[in-house]
Amino acid sequence: MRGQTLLNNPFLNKGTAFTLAERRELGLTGLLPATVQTIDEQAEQAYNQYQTKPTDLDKRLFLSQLFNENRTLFYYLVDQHVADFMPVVYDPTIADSIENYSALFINPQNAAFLDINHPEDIAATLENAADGRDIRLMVVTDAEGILGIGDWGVQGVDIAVGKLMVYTAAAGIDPATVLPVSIDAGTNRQTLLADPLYLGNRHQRIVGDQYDAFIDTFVTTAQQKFPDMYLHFEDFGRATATKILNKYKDNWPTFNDDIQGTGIVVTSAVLGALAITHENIQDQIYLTYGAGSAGTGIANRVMAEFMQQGMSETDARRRFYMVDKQGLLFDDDPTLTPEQKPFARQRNEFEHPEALTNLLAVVKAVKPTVLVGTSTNPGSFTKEVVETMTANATYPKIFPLSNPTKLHEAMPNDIINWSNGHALVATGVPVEPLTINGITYEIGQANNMLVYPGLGLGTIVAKAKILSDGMISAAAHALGGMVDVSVAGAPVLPPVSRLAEMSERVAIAVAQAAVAEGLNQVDLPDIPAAVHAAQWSPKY
Ligand SMILES: NC(=O)c1ccc[n+]([C@@H]2O[C@H](COP(=O)([O-])OP(=O)(O)OC[C@H]3O[C@@H](n4cnc5c(N)ncnc54)[C@H](O)[C@@H]3O)[C@@H](O)[C@H]2O)c1
Ligand SMILES: O=C(O)C[C@H](O)C(=O)O
Ligand SMILES: [Mn+2]
Repeated sequence: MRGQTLLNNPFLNKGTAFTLAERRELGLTGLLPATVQTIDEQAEQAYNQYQTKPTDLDKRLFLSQLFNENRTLFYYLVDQHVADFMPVVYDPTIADSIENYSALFINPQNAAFLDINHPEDIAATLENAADGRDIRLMVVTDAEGILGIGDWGVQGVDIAVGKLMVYTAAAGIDPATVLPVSIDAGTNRQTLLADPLYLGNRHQRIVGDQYDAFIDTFVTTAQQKFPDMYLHFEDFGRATATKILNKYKDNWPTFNDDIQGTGIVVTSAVLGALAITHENIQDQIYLTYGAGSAGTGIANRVMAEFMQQGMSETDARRRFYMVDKQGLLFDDDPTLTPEQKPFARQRNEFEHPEALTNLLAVVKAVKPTVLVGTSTNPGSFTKEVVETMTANATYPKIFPLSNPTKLHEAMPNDIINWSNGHALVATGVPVEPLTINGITYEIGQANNMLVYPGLGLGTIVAKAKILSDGMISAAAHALGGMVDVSVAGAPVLPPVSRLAEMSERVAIAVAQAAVAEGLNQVDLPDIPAAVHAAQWSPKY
């Protein structure tokens, strides 16, 4: 590749860092200003510009432009500022990008745009988007359930691009080996359908057989074209997410981040909290608030941990309760989803089951020690809810996980104040440390970003046939030992500033589990070395 084409290729472009010799050799003579810069000089110049941007969305747009032009420099800069950049590149600012995607569009960012009306174009689309690159990782979304903000049609492609940015920043996945994929199945959001500048298919979501067949053609075509690929599903709707995962997970390395990634990170957070409080998992009573993809996925993973620590399934299940819009879930409810059913309770377990139609009533009745919010219902962990939990549990673990920030069930300072400092808190998006009564509370970020990059890297390094339950469990345990239990106010999860270290630990644990189960398709005599060697780093 030479000349203008090379300058316009973000995977190969070095901009002003092309040396004079390279400029002569590659047909770049006269295409750049005379000064040859080092990557550090480029990064400094870019960071200065970044700092002039007034809002986080402006900052994100600036970084996206850099990403579009020069991936190496983008990741070099991200590496220097990882904890500061994550909330800008990723959640919560990514939600603003998605909501304004059509209006702000300037570049398709090397994504593959699949159109549900044209299944015959799937193969060509994947080929065009890959452009000869060997794709090892795809993040695909149909954007029916973006974060907690719902259906955003084609605009949801940004979540696939953003998750992949985190894969590289955290785990060193080579950006030339990844592909973000949008499945444009239409949208049910009226404002998009009515927006003359909306860039996606202008019709209601296609569901049912046509949708299922499209997904199947996509998955099988992608597998044929890229036989070493790990397939990450993101932000599908509650009705399709588990169905799709179950269809493919036993014969291909398939991952659903909302179900499995969140399950892992919350299990780690629970284990971290128990390490701090010296409690046993078997004594916990677990309440899900918002029993959708994430809520049920997390409960399944935490329950698996109860069982792994010696409890029978029946005993473990007795300690789990779920609340959704209708209140506590009961087994006579015809609207239960297949994922909710196993967690539904019987009315005769309670004196006044008819009263259990709101969170507070349920908290009073079941006395949870762990409360996890994945409801998209902001402010729902009220003072009374937190006070009631605190009255019944020495150390309530309260995790408001709904994203973005505006949807959090409660903010950490309130939870800590209302619980007189007894609650252990983790949130979906980053929050600043808080000082209350002389104790500084670091708030762990229970976001799947802490684990999905390492999970993917470990699976890819092992070329594992599938992503097994054992590999997932290994990931959940990998962050243990990184939580400092000796400090008052310590977070239940390691800080995002240690993202690279966490990702490497997770990757090693996952690859080890794959080997232990005989799922690896390459020999791995030295797993840590293999994981280390597989990581791309941003340099010219
Ligand atoms: N922190 C993380 O890593 C992480 C990961 C995944 C999802 N999430 C967040 O969790 C939330 C849910 O995501 P999801 O993928 O499970 O979506 P989902 O649509 O599958 O589930 C949401 C559930 O909440 C229920 N709900 C809605 N309003 C409610 C109310 N008023 N009271 C009780 N329940 C209510 C819905 O009926 C549904 O069952 C989102 O905000 C998302 O950002 C966070
Ligand atoms: O994207 C995130 O920040 C986490 C999670 O996958 C979500 O859907 O909220
Ligand atoms: Mn998600």
